[in-house]
Amino acid sequence: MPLPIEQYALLGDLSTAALVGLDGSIDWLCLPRFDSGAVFAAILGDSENGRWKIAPTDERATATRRYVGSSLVLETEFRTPTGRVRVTDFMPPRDRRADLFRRVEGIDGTVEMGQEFVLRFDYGRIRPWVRRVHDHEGREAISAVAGPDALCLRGDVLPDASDHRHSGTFTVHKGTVLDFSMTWYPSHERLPRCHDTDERLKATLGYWHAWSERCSYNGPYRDIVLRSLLTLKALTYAETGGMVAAPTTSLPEQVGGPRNWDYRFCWLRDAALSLRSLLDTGFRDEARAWRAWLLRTVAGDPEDLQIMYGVGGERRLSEWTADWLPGYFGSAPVRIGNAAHGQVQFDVYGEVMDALAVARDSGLAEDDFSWPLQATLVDSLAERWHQPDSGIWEMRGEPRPFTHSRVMSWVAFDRAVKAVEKHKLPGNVERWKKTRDEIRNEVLAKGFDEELNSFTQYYGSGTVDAALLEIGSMGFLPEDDPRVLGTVEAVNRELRQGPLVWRYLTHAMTPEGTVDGLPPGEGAFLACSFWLVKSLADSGRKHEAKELFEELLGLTNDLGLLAEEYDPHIGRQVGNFPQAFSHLTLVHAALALGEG
Ligand SMILES: OC[C@H]1O[C@H](O[C@H]2O[C@H](CO)[C@@H](O)[C@H](O)[C@H]2O)[C@H](O)[C@@H](O)[C@@H]1O
Repeated sequence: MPLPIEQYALLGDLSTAALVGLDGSIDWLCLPRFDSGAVFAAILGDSENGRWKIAPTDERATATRRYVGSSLVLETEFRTPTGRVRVTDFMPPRDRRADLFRRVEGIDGTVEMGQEFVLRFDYGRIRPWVRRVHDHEGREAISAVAGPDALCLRGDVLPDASDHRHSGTFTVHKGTVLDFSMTWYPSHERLPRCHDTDERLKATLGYWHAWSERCSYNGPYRDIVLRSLLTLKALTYAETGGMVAAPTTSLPEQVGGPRNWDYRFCWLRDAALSLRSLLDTGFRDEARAWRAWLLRTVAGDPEDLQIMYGVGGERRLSEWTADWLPGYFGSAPVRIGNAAHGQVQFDVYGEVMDALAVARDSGLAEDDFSWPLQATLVDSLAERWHQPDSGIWEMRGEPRPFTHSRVMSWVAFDRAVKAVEKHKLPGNVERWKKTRDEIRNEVLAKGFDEELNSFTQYYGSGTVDAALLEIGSMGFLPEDDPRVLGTVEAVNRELRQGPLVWRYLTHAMTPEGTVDGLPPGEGAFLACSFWLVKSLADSGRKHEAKELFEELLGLTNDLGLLAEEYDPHIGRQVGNFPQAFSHLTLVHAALALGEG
């Protein structure tokens, strides 16, 4: 069985990512890209779906772990009644091949270790052709081939094959050092040479430490902020500059439920908001790379703008279900692809225009294509903003006039107008100003409910939505406007339970059924709680904001990682893991606490 989500750690090589459990089992890894088929998919089923476990055989073993400094190199220390062993796991930033290294070191006493290597391609479905081969150095290795993909396991002790899996034991004494590595490469190419573990470990640590040194944030909660930034960086596909929302698919929003989605794609929203966190903390190269990715990806008719793309800019992300996988603790279906890619969500224009405005203000000059693209996007939005959409939460119910979508459309025009006024860029500024005012007047007239003393989820809904907390922070109204304060209060009252804030009431009924078209029930979306911290801090309630923030930090796992949601009924993280949205809002909240 898989572990609770918070018992996993993230490894990454800026092209894909792996999840390693506290039990020493790598239960998730897609190769060669984030969105490729998984070679280890045990997290969505069991060991039969692929995993690589190295851990003491003694069932009484306990484990603690940490990342080495500001890196993604993970050290797990196992203790048994007979001794202690350290397992170091890492993935060096990528070239054409992909490597995953595991080093086992005896610290004390003597420990018997078990190794299980179960390889399946295509999300646990395909059993590859597996052979023992000799590599360039004449050492024995295990080679696996299926279609375009090949994998090779090398190690100081290789496990034995039996019944479509490899397993074995070995003994580690104080001072023993044993190295293992798994390499992916295209199956039509020759097996790559074995890299030296010491050299790769040094290079990997060097890469992450040099990256972390660029962080300009020196305010409160620096360590947890930096871990969040490292996590955001690890969700970047370095080759193109795209960023995935999370490296997993179908970790459920409610354990046992059907709200299981594939997040291994680049949402313009999540990436734009991540970019703001990175820009606000000194990382401008990432902004430049993402802007270049955006330009290439959305090139063409602005009407065809999608809300998400593949890491290489792919547009067709058709959704299907992997019926052979039972799902995380039975949470079916397991979805591959995401049907939300075909939705219209107008808030995306605001998030993209805002992130690019921050980049511009930080000194990232516009080039021949970047500003014309932004001008075309807002011109296209001018024709469409008044249409109903699916909103920030990607509702699968009826499109509606979501208040948040309109507010973010206002943001898009506002940032475009300011670009012309402040940076003397060319554009249809009078038209943009007029549209900005029209939207503002409409939202104030139709999106605010006097009785509730709050903005509402959609026009006339009579219900709140946590996304409305952005109204103040995005500058639609001042933070101390009574309507903004009323909305903060309404969210606090209607959607908050302890430190947690629900995005909206999934059980609230409309004449067509639930508002999102799905059966009710999910965890609390962690980004909403961090938004509340920011709103409280920005409206002068710093003390309350700090208390709430610290309570939320108590929900991170032992490594500072967060999934998309938290389910207070079972006291566990739920949803895809680790999720950019949770980490980027954590950063925004910490920065707000540090201001003033
Ligand atoms: O809850 C329904 C929707 O859930 C996913 O969307 C959520 O994750 C996105 C990526 O982080 C985020 O941008 C969005 O705001 C969230 O609601 C899922 O991808 C959708 O298909 C699904 O309808």
